[in-house]
Amino acid sequence: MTAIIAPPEAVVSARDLVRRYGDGDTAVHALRGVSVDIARGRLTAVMGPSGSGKSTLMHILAGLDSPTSGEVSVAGVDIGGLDDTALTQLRRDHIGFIFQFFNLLPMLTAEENIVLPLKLAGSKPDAAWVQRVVDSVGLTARLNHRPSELSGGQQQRVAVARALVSRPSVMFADEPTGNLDSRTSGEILALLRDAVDMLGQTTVMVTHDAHAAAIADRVLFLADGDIVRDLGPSSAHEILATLEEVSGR
Ligand SMILES: Nc1ncnc2c1ncn2[C@@H]1O[C@H](COP(=O)(O)OP(=O)(O)OP(=O)(O)O)[C@@H](O)[C@H]1O
Repeated sequence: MTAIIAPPEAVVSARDLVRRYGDGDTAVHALRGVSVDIARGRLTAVMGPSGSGKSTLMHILAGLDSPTSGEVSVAGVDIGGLDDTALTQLRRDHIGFIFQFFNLLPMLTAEENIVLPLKLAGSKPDAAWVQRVVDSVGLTARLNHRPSELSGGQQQRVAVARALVSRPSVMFADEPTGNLDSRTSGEILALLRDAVDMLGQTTVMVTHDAHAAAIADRVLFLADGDIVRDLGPSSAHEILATLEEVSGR
């Protein structure tokens, strides 16, 4: 396999990603040859119509799924050559996740959920860093609550803190505001933006929401398994217009 020649500022690089589900006449081409570099310290949004390949791309970039062909490197490591153990370790050491439905463990307190990735990795939490992350997401007064005692927005704050606490090379957010009302969405988006600006946290966010994508430094548009537009910072209005344009292709 050829190693990816990635630009030095890229944390994640993909070359010629193809993902096909099934074979023959019924095969679905979820990705048709996507190449992309995700720059360090930036917030990249991924948009596109339903079924355009956003989740497939994110899962492959995050090492949760393998491409049919093509290469991915994360933090300088070509992940195609890794066995399951090495891949699990790479995800633990380099990747943070935020999901639409929070995915917190119900029997653990907010604080226990936040430090769980560090515990699983066998590393001792750096108390000052944990405190900084907890402060930055505004959870100090809620640390001893369990998820069922927290609002949706507070649960997502816990999930953001959990993703940030291990200082991942890249944080992937899959529809992070998809289950929140618009005010709470705004708070979570501000938090994600702060994580990029204050902590330098490289972030990739898949979203259907043009207001969410409007906080990004870059907005990628997928249509039918290809990146068809690649915009810099854009208003929600511009993003919606582009989405309509690519949806009509
Ligand atoms: N496990 C699977 N088996 C077969 N086809 C799949 C599978 N997962 C995804 N697909 C197909 O691949 C294509 C891309 O799906 P994907 O979930 O990546 O799109 P998406 O842009 O994330 O969609 P949405 O916005 O609705 O979440 C779709 O046609 C989908 O039906």
